[in-house]
Parts: sequence; structure tokens; C-alpha cells
Amino acid sequence: MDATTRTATEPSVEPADRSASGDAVIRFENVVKVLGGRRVLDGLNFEVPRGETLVIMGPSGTGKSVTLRHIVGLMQPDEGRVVVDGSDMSTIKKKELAELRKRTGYLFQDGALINWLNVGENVALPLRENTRASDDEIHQRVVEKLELVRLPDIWDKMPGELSGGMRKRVGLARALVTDPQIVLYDEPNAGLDPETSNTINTLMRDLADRLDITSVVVTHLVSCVRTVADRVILLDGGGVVVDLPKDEFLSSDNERLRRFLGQDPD
Ligand SMILES: Nc1ncnc2c1ncn2[C@@H]1O[C@H](COP(=O)(O)OP(=O)(O)OP(=O)(O)O)[C@@H](O)[C@H]1O
Repeated sequence: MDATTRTATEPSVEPADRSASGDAVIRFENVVKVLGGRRVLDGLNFEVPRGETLVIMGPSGTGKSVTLRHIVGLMQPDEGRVVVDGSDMSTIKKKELAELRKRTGYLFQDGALINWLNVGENVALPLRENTRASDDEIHQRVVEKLELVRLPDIWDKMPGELSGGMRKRVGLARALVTDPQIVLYDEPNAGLDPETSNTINTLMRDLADRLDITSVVVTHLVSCVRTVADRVILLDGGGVVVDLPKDEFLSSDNERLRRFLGQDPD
């Protein structure tokens, strides 16, 4: 089968609104980001429609985490635009950004738990920082999210007492505690044994299906792609070299993609 590859989509000339490009929740338009004197992102174009789970793969150092950071406004493009839920991330107002962050969950590679706060307080953090929810409401929502990741009754445990898989699931509960519409996962399987890794993948798929979340997942693992992806892009050289629905991505005979997947330890 011939691989369909896309190196770029046409940059939109429309203003940043939800109707500019179908129902894309996240849109990168010719994004350039220079870091350490290198054009890490060099004209990056892609979009994620509402409700879709996009997986980003690519060699180490190719800018996958940098891409995620642009989606939450932790980094700004040097050129081009990143549009999230209708807002241009370079010109977004502080208040609007705070609102957008409430609607966005971010699972960091290591779960990024705060060691001196117990599990319950770790999960509660985004509610305490970004909302005016009452203590009762916070308690209820934390309990609900810990049940969702199948870790009930561990509110009082400290992060140091948890296994890597549990830490990751607590990180996931925290990423979901504000009921976000967009969830970003940076290497959700890193450091996990295959069984725990599969549990996390199934959970991610389940959440995407049940809660109609728009997700972006950075992973090196084909097993993660198989379970969670709707569509996959391969990043290399600062841009998208392959952009395909999951099944076509996995069966593609694109030479660059075969070389990349051939090296995958999964
Ligand atoms: N804040 C920063 N300052 C300078 N350089 C940075 C910064 N953040 C990232 N970089 C560089 O940008 C490049 C891309 O980093 P990034 O973390 O996005 O890679 P990645 O594709 O996620 O890699 P991996 O698969 O190894 O996690 C790397 O060369 C990295 O050193």
C-alpha cells in the first residue's frame, strides 16, 4: 500500500476562531521554535479535531515535549501560530489563559507529584489554584477522580509510598480533576512495566471514549498507539513527515516510518 504522507497543511488565513478550520481544537500553523540555536520546530503544521486522540511519535530530541508545551502556553512560537480552542496562544489574555488551563489537563512524564503533599492534596492542587471550589466540592471531586483511576482510599498516602504506576495514575487523576476537555499526555508509559503500561493505555482510551476528550499523546510505544490513537503523526526535522489514521500508520510502507518503527523496542 502506498503511504500517504503530508509534510504540511495550508496555513489558514482566517482569523483564529472555531470555524476557521472545521472543528479543530488545536491547530499549529507553520510554527517555528528556536532553542539553543537550533530550529527545533521548523514550520510545524497539524491540527486535532474535537474528540480525537492524536499520538505524536518521533526520534528523541525532535521536539515532541516542546510541542506539548506550546499547547498550554508554557512556550511561545518564534514564528507561526498555535491556536487552542479558538485562542491564539501568542496573544491570549492572562484571564483567558487561566480559563483555558482549567479546561486542559497535562500528565507530565513522571507524574510530577509534590513530595510533601499527600495524594489527595496533590490531586486537589489544580482546583485550589485555578477555581474557587469549596473544600467539600474539592473533596468530592478528588475522591471521584481517584476512583476513576482505580485508586480509591489512598488520599492520605504520600507520593514516596507509591509505585511508579500508582504515581502515574495519581498524576492522571490530577490531570483530570478539573474535568478538562483537552488532555495532554507526555510519555504516559515511561518507566512502567508492560502490564501497568497496558492498564494506563486502556484507561486513557476509556476516558477519551466516555468523556469525549480531545487528547494529544507523546509516546515511543507502538502498544500505546494501538490502544489509544485515532491518528498518528511522525515528527522529524522540525515538521510532520507522516500524518495518518492509526491503522494506516501502522501498516504504512513509508520508508522513513518503517525505519523509525523498526527501531522501536516495543
Ligand atoms: N527550555 C529549553 N531550552 C533550550 N533547549 C530546549 C529547551 N527545551 C527543550 N530544548 C531542546 O529542544 C529539543 C527538543 O526537546 P524535546 O524535549 O521536545 O524532545 P522530545 O522529542 O520530547 O525528546 P524525547 O523523546 O527524548 O523526550 C532538545 O534538543 C532539547 O534539548
